[in-house]
Amino acid sequence: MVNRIEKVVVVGGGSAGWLTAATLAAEFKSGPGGISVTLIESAETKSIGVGEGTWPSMRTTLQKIGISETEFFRECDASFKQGSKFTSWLEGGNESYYHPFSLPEGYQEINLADFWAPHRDKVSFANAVCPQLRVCESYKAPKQISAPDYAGSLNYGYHLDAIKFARLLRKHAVEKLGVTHVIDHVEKIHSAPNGDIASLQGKAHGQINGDLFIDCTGFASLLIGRHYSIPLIGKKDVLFNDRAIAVQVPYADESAPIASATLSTARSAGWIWDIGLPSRRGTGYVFSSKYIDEQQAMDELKAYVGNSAGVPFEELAPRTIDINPGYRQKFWHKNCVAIGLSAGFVEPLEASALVLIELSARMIAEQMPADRQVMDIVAEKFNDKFATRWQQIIGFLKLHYVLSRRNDSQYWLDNRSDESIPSDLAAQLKLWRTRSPWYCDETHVDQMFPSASYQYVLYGMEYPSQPMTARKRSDESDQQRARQIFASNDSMAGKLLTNLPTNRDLTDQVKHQGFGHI
Ligand SMILES: Cc1cc2nc3c(=O)[nH]c(=O)nc-3n(C[C@H](O)[C@H](O)[C@H](O)COP(=O)(O)OP(=O)(O)OC[C@H]3O[C@@H](n4cnc5c(N)ncnc54)[C@H](O)[C@@H]3O)c2cc1C
Repeated sequence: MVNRIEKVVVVGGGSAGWLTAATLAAEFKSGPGGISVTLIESAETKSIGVGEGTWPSMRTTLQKIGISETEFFRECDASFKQGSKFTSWLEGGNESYYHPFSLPEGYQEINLADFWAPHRDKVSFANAVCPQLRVCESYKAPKQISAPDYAGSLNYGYHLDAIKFARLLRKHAVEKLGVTHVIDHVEKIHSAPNGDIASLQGKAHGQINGDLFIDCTGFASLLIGRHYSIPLIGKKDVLFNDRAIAVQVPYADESAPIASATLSTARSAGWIWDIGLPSRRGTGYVFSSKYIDEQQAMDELKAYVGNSAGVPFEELAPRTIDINPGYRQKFWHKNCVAIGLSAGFVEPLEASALVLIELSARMIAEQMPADRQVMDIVAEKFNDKFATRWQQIIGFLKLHYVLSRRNDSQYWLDNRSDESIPSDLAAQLKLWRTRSPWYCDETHVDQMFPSASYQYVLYGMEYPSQPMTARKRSDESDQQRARQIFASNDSMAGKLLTNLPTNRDLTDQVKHQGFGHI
């Protein structure tokens, strides 16, 4: 008998659960011959409620699910994110650099890093190759109100309220996509003779059967962790941060500018995130408890937040979250796939968790096994792909620490110790001393970070790659092309600064008017 996959059961109603349920339900017809999607969430266990920075990929995800950008802005207290700004990472002073979402101009045509290098003392890399830094510094949005949904003059993602986001996804998934929503606490898992999950036992609703179970239970990791005991591959020896203190900070007044990038400010044993939404800022300190205790971390966060909000820090109800950095040895085991925090988590530098959820849900939607017999083949591909993705993310995050010259605490010194640096990152760094990374170095079609991202971080952190131009024959025409791009980029930045509204103005305007209307 062929066991067709007809019923998917998602456990967990945080961002992972609802993004997955909506992605699958948007892809498949429910009813005879189709695939039904049921989501069970516990009323007893709250979702984590942080995770407020997205990648540009979220635009495609929302579009595929069928949510309009206007509705998204209205419901999620969202603003535009165009990258990250890193302050105090290099020396511990006020120095800063950007990792913008837009690629350098003419990216696949010419490696601008080589032509920028001789001018590195006069202009930063990001500023020379892309207009987005100046747009962000002026608190501008990446598009105008007349632009259609999900289209912009520059590449962008979002800052959003995680609780409101899950609420919007739930409403849309249930009302528009036919997802069955069950509020129940799963307390038991029943196994089939082959070791698959046969059904889940809820406290109130009894048994819920399914063909494929998706574990979106957050750090509880109910199915993949507790039931199947798939171990976590710990990464604390590479990425030291294991705790976060999160606070929501009100603006001093409701017309205060909204930052167009996530602000990431390095501190003695970690870094502070600062995410501007229309109604508040979400901030927090991610740190290593090996180097400072919670009170010291609280004091550093308090000093950062200051009294700018006019509300004493203690009244902001800071919340502590423990992090066990790492990812599962397998994400898909038997008829169970883990997505979101249950699959793993490393610190939120570069906000790579939501995008992994989007990619996981999309791969399941695209490669949904027709029946149980082929499921293990798909599972193996899934596991290989996502293990590689986790390794790429960990290497890229570590890069930010390895390049620091901070000497003010043991935390920063230890972050540069050889034994904490993954060997492939150490090898790449050696190579990048002799030449800049470029797009033709990318070994995977679906690399998590384009080589441009490595360039932005390397040169933002003053890494001394040798330019290849001095050794190349046909240098003059390339020199000319590079000069042209630098000049046109400069004039483009001027035009964008004149024409684009601010992040605050556009997020206000969209609430009344909606995108795509003149
Ligand atoms: C400090 C911090 C900052 C972060 N910042 C970012 C960021 O900027 N960008 C980004 O992309 N990501 C970020 N993340 C990650 C992001 O928050 C998560 O990836 C995302 O919210 C998904 O969480 P989740 O849905 O997996 O888990 P949760 O939100 O914890 O949801 C778990 C769900 O499982 C349910 N559940 C648990 N047990 C049971 C049970 N027995 N029965 C039924 N239901 C159950 C709960 O009720 C809940 O609905 C951050 C994380 C942290 C810790």
